[in-house]
Amino acid sequence: MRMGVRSRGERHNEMQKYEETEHRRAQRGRPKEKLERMLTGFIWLSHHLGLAGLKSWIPSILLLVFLVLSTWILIYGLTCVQRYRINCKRLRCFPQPPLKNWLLGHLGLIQNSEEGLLYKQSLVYSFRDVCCWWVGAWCPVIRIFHPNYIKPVLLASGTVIPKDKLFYNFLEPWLGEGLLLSEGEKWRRHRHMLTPAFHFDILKPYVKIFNQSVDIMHAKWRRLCAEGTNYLEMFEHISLMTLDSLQKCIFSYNSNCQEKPSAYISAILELSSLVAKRHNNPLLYWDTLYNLTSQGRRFSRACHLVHDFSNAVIQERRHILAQQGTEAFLGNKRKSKTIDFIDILLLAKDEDGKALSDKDIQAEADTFMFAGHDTTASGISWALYNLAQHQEYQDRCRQEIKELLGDRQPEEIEWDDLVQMPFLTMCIKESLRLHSPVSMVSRYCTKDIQLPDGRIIPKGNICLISIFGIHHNPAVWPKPEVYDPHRFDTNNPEKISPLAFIPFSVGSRNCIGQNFALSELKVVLALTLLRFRVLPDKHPVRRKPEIILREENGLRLKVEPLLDLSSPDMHLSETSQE
Ligand code: HEM
Repeated sequence: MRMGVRSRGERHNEMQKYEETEHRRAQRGRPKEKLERMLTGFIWLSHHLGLAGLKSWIPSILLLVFLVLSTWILIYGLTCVQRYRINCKRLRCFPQPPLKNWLLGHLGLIQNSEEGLLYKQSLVYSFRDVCCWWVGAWCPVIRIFHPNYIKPVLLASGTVIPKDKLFYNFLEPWLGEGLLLSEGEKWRRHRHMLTPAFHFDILKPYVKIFNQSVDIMHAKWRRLCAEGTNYLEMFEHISLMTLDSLQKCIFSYNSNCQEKPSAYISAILELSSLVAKRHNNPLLYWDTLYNLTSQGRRFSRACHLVHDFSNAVIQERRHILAQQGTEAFLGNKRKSKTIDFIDILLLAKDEDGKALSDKDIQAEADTFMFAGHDTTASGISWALYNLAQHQEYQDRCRQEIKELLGDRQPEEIEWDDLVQMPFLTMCIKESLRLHSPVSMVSRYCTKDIQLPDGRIIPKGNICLISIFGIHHNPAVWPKPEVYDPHRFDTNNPEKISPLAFIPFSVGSRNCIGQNFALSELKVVLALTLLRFRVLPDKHPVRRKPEIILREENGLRLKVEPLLDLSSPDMHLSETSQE
């Protein structure tokens, strides 16, 4: 037989195979034909089983299904309406400002702007303690702005009222189940394991890092001033500086980001700004839609970049730990005083001796980077703004720091100095009151909450604790809009309630990083006031409460270098003390 020529037998076999396949295909039929065949089969079967009348029953069965479904929907709808009516009735004890209209409720009355804040201020002046706020026709929110009313919500004994995720949901792809977003048992276990990371012994060596980061920023400021640029946008400079410090304290990584932001630092800045933009645009609240937009794609790219960085550091550190063994690893770190957050997270163990997974460590490190940079930058920037507005307080702070440091060289703030700056501390606290970086925290009431006056916030409602409202409440703070550091004078006979000043929130879910933040604030402000005079810009300031409190167009201040004889590269002169 020659190659390529098939015998008659072979051709016959092929034909047979083809016919069988066609036959099978014809038997299977198209879907419509299939359905028809199934129905016919069903009717034939029911006929033979004595269910001949079933064919005529089909419309009745369909009708029954329709009736059951619509009854279920009706009952469910009526239950919701009834629940809503009962909720409204129970909420009647809370006063509410006039509605915009019945459909929108109060939606749109508070913008993220200076006007929005002034409106919030007016609410506090009118209602003093608590009011009900409608987000659309269906969603009531209880706003609390008196310290006496926050205890049952934030300090409820035995239970931790969970956070309402309305404001945090967009952060989830970035921060995962880090401390800020996790709940329940996972949060409790992690909070317990992470608390030692903020112990004073761990924070102490970070003070050196804060000094170094602020030195870099000041060198930049001096250069800019020498080139004739004295008006600086504070947030931009200070955010980079806080990111620089955090990257060193968390990862022991120096990316020189204050000179040129690395890809990692740029990604964090981009993520923060994208989250704020998304908050301002309800059209982008739906994940599927957001992921299709260019913003969503940028967000996802930046998330990958940030995760890859933290993951690479964790893997490298695990490798070293495995090579050296825990004892030697810890010994080396203690000797070189370079224990960072990643080390502590890697070595942390829970009550059962279980360690954190790589994914958990990554989520916590990303959370610290997020929660620690903008908040602290906002705190420092507004403190400088307030001291620029009040030269008398600025001079007094400068005097205090000069006396503390004497002729110490190099000019460096040490850990023990942090408790020796009482006036600067008063100025910082007053600034955190007047310009709180975080303006509110929210909770979801998983049970009825009884307020001290007997009123009840019913289960299922969202509760918004307005830090701004509490800090601007005239019933708590006389003339709340005035910057007066003496309110925090420890010799002041008028004692402040611990719940009246809550920039870091209170209770078991308060800010875990508050000592870290306060130490950094003190170091940065002390060195800045020692080296520069800070003056206000001519333009009026317009506050903008996003995730943190910003200035609408950036917080511009004038900085004038003060004479520093110890520094050879000074091209500066002592400035007039207006
Ligand atoms: C001036 C600076 C800061 C302010 C005003 C601030 C404020 C706050 C507030 C109000 C909360 C409560 C949030 C809520 O209940 O929803 C919070 C939580 C948190 N903060 Fe800060 N924070 C600052 C700095 C930092 C720093 C430097 C870090 C870390 C290095 C940090 C890490 C966290 C974490 C992890 C949480 C969540 C704690 C938990 O839920 O258990 N914060 N912060």
